[in-house]
Amino acid sequence: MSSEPVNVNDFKELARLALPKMYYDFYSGGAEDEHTLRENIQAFYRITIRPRVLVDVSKVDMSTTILGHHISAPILVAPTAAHKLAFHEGELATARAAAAVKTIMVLSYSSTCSIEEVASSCNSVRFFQLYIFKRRDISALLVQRAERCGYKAIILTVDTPRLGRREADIKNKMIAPPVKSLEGLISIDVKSDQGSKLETYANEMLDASLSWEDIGWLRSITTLPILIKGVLTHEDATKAVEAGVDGIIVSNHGARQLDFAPATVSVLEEVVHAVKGKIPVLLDGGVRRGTDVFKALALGAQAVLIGRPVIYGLAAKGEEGVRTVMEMLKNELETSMALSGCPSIKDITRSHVRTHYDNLPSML
Ligand SMILES: Cc1cc2nc3c(=O)[nH]c(=O)nc-3n(C[C@H](O)[C@H](O)[C@H](O)COP(=O)(O)O)c2cc1C
Ligand SMILES: CCCCCCC(=O)C(=O)O
Repeated sequence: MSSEPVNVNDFKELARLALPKMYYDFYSGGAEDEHTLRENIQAFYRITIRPRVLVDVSKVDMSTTILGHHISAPILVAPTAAHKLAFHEGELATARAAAAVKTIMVLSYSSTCSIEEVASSCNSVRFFQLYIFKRRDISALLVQRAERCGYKAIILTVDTPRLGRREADIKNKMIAPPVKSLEGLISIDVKSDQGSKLETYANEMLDASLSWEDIGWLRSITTLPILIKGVLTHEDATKAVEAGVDGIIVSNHGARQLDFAPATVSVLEEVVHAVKGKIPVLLDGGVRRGTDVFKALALGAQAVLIGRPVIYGLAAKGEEGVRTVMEMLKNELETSMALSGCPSIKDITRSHVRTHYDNLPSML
């Protein structure tokens, strides 16, 4: 691309040019036929916005509060693995960019900088994403370290009892990237030369027997708020509330786990209705425009998280690239709010969007 990127999608091509094929495929790819990967984006296209006019939008305030933390806009950095494969400073650059735009970064368990390194990189609110492993002592230690380093919430990923089948990674024989926080605790030395080493390693580590009872175990070892990431149905949303979690992230893991899982925005309302306002609901998957953020908020999300575009920004331009990606989304959200007659986040309501389901009663 010869010109400067003007939107988040432009960063994808810059990342493709900057990265070795194995890494670009790892970041951009999804599971199997990548149906859900396409759907995460297409489902946003099917929602239209119902703008209201003659509202004073001379000032637009995007700021909001998540779990008591004030941030500049309802757009967070999602947990994604191995940022050093994209840029030599890895998660330190991402953390500084998130702090600069005054938002929350969720640090992935699979980070290539340690929990401690990221915590001391800059002063900001951060959450820590966790998997529960067969070696429960390792998960517990990571929680303790995150707590000690001032992370403000644990995001428990629940859609990964084993890794999804990412066929590009299988073909490329994807490496298992080093997890810095595990240094000295357990080795990631995968001997097999068959398929994705990441998949082999992940399946050795992950506790596929995890169930709702284990939320109690996590609760017993931390005082931090616990959010579960990977809920896609009203049944599980209801169980999550009963289990006493502090929030839900509607997510299909960026379409990297179960292909033909629904697009996240298509099930957001189902989850929001089940939760009945008792705990916050956030969403990730396919958010590429400020209008996507607006649509998710109108359907009841408190905030959205951004996965791949952050990595594309990092690969293309390091810390500045991540900052630009986040600022582009914020600027677009501000424009969407102004042009829809919403001067603040609380002014965005269900009546500001029309979905496929809204047309159903008239078709019956
Ligand atoms: C390269 C990559 C690595 C990821 N690593 C993790 C991870 O370590 N933990 C996790 O809970 N989710 C992980 N995810 C899922 C993201 O947190 C998020 O759900 C997803 O990327 C959102 O979709 P989007 O990429 O379309 O924005 C990863 C996603 C990608 C693309
Ligand atoms: C032991 C878990 C490895 C997970 C790999 C990172 C991840 O979640 C991804 O989507 O990639």
